[in-house]
Amino acid sequence: MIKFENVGLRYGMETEVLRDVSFEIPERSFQFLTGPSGAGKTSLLRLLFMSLRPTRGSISMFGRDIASIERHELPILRRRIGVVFQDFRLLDHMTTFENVALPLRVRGKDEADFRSDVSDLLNWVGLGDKLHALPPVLSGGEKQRVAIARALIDQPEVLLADEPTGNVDPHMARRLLRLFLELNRSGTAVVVATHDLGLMEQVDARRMILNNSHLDIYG
Ligand SMILES: Nc1ncnc2c1ncn2[C@@H]1O[C@H](COP(=O)(O)OP(=O)(O)OP(=O)(O)O)[C@@H](O)[C@H]1O
Repeated sequence: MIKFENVGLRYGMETEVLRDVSFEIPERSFQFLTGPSGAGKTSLLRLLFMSLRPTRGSISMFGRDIASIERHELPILRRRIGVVFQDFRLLDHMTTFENVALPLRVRGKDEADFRSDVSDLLNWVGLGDKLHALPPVLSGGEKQRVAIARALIDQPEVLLADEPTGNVDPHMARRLLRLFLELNRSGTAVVVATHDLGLMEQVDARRMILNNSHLDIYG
């Protein structure tokens, strides 16, 4: 479904952050992406979300070479991908409920059909009492859970999550991991970037490890 071949990425004139990175993300697969701070995990996720272009090599997403994808096609392709970035990217003038419902609204779904799904998911991530809160009054961990709920609500084909448990306690981290596993079981390919060894030890999943610009894959 996704294929990287000899991908290199550099910012400006710096040395390459990623060098000769090749891998595939099969449909319905689950993998962790890990490596030391600054190794390039976020950069790799941004390549997967097509918000960065590689400086060399080729990337194919959903069977399309991304070099041939035109700018106006990107939003349509990105709708197939759920993302949780470290800066959350919530809309501050919309409530928690509205932020999570946004991907469904964009698809033209009827609020009556999704109201209970949005509330149930927010309940599951422990935000049942914050449905009408605006993001600026939420804590970092709460914002992170809103961002996760928004990424999951529409059952994307791929979920990209950057340190999704970075701001929550271990109990909530396990709960969120269960949510990712359930989503994966229902057909979504999941990539979770994390430093959290404890989290990775809970699942026997493929590990993509970035180090010194190179990617090694185990499992
Ligand atoms: N926009 C940018 N311009 C220049 N350099 C950048 C840019 N974004 C990232 N970098 C550099 O690329 C390298 C990889 O950064 P990246 O954020 O991808 O790493 P990471 O593995 O996600 O780190 P962390 O675990 O600390 O979040 C770092 O050296 C960083 O300074």
